[in-house]
Amino acid sequence: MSGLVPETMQKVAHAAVGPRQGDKLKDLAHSTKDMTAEGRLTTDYGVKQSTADDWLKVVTKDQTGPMLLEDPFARERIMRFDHERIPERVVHARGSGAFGKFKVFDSIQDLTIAPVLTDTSRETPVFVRFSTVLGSRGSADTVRDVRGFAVKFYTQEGNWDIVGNDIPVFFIQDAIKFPDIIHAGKPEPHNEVPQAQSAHNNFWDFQFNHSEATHMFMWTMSDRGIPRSYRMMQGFGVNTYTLVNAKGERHFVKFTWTPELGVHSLVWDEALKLAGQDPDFHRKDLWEAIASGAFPKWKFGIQAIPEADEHKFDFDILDATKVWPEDLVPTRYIGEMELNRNVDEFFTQTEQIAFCTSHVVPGIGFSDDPLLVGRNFSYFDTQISRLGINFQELPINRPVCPVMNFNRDGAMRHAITRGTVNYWPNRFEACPPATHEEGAYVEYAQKVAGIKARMRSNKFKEHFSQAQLFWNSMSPIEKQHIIKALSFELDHCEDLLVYTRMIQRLADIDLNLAQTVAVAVGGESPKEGRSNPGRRAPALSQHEFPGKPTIQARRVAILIADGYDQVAYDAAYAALSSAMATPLVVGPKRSKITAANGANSTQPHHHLEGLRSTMVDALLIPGGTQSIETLSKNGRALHWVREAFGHLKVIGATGEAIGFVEKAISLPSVVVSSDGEAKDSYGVVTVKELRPESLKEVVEIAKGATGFMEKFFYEIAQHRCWERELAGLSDAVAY
Ligand code: HEM
Repeated sequence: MSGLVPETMQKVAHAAVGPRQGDKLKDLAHSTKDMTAEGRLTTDYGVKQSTADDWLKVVTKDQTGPMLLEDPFARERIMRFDHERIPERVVHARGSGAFGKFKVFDSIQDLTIAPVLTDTSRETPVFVRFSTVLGSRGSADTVRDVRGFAVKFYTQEGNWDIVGNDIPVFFIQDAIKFPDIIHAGKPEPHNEVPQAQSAHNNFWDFQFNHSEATHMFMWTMSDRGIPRSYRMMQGFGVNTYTLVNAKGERHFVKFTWTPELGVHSLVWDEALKLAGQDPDFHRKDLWEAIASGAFPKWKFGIQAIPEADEHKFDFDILDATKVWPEDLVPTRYIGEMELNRNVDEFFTQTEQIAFCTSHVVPGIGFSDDPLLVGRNFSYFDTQISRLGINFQELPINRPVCPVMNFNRDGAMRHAITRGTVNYWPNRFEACPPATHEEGAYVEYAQKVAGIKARMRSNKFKEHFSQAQLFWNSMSPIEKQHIIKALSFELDHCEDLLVYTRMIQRLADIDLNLAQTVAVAVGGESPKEGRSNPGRRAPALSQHEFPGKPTIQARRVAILIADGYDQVAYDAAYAALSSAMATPLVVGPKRSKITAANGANSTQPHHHLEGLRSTMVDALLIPGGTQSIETLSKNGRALHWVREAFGHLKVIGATGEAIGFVEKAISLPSVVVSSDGEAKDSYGVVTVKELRPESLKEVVEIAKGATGFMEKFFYEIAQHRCWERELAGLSDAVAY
């Protein structure tokens, strides 16, 4: 990926957002300082330092003698450095985050008293951290894994955290199993291999031994496990929470985020290559989009079930391995979140943010979901070892509303609380508890009856119906991807027992699925499978969320060499820029490239080795006899086209470039233009002779458009050309 957007641009984008009442950024300003040329280098205790380069030593012009331990400046620098690292998160160690705002547009006063969800005039600052689960802090972004989607709302009633994932269900039902699923998924204990992968014996051994994980592993094997961008993922609170309204009525709820840009994924070969070619792919994508003003947005949805209906479903609504199908419980979209500011410093913001599912505000509560209750304990506990007992005082974590209580002391305590008492009740009545009217959190008076036992209730014992529901709801292309993903993963398990048992398990979902994977992986093919009643829930397919048709913040490479067609190049560059896409000019070299007319030239952003086709969303090749001759003789250039074709990306070509594309892919079924009429064949968009209407700067994205640029933009907005894969064309090209 190219360099990050310059700081100046970021400032422009930030200025556009402007200051807001109650903004978390204002609160952070107290703890933020700028590096300037006016400031002088000092020690941590404030004394100016004369040099940062030389340790105090016994030295002459000709002789270097011993270094002196007496040098306090040098000692401070080294010792301070020695202790720079803190433990990485025990899970979700790799992540990146941003600031933004949340606004509710459809008050749910009928369900809750929480103003963050009822006051439509309110804008609540948020910080969101996206992450992978299994890899360590330095692992690659594009691995197959669940993505974390954690949102901290800095509400005026205190912090509320929704600590969710991009997948609506979880592997386990009971929090006591969390250490097991994580140990099994992380690198194996004897040799710490593999990093950030589920493709190994232990992960799949766990899956077989826990039939409750069947639904979730189908999600991770689907395209949801390899998102194109954090900006193009749904987010789910996963667990069942509760809302309580002014009448004291309680509803069970699930929370959902749906991205404006739609839900889109990488293809697997691309994800594998990116892990090496650009391990920060997702991190940079989010940063660049926000810095350039293409702020990602999500609609916030809730599914609500009245308390009285808790037992009306054939699954337990407290079981985190189950979704609430939308035909039974529709999603009501009530708010919107926008991310509009990058962090100023990664460590003090993205790394030190501490999410806890136990952070809820009045009107929002927990349920008896046995995963959630364990989580409520675990997050607070882990922050104590990761950040220390005073983690809530860190600037990124402190609430924007007043905090006052009798919690005291502990390592790195910051707040100085005046007064002679630190207990309640006290003779001064200092810091009394709040009443309900004053906004105190009052627990819902839930009636509880039962016996103490280590067991699960009956509905928790059914583990396959929703795995089947998910499989049945996939589009044909999504099914193909799941088959390929399972075939890849099980191929990486050398233990015969692991992969043969897993193939048997797949027959609990679908016999044909199990048999197809068995052929690929080499296991025994099952003869019988569990019966599948064929129920579907369309909203489980990510193709149900195409998003708004836009090419904003998409990266489009323009491939040129000396002698390129200036007119086609200029038109494409101008149109892409005005649509807020990112045109990236790529040539065989990064030094100046001269146009066919000899008068114009351009300096490419990258050369063909530096940027790879994996790092862009689409590819455009303007004509120009000499340029195309050069590119046609360049193996890397040919590979660029083949790889983009294999990864189902849109390829645009004008004039002589059409012959180059034909040579690269050599597939007669891809039809190209031979005159002034633009052709779109399996996402290869061509026009032989450019007409004036194709040179428009502002291009409308609409289906059925006739112009070259319109067709090209329309295809980019679709993300990938699935027809190409369905027709077997991408498999026919070596890439
Ligand atoms: C519904 C299932 C779960 C979801 C959606 C989920 C989600 C997440 C997310 C998004 C993070 C990263 C937060 C960040 O960005 O800082 C995280 C971290 C973590 N999760 Fe979970 N998790 C789940 C289950 C569990 C369970 C069952 C436990 C333990 C009983 C657990 C323990 C942890 C811990 C210890 C961390 C590290 C927190 C930190 O150091 O900041 N999670 N989880």
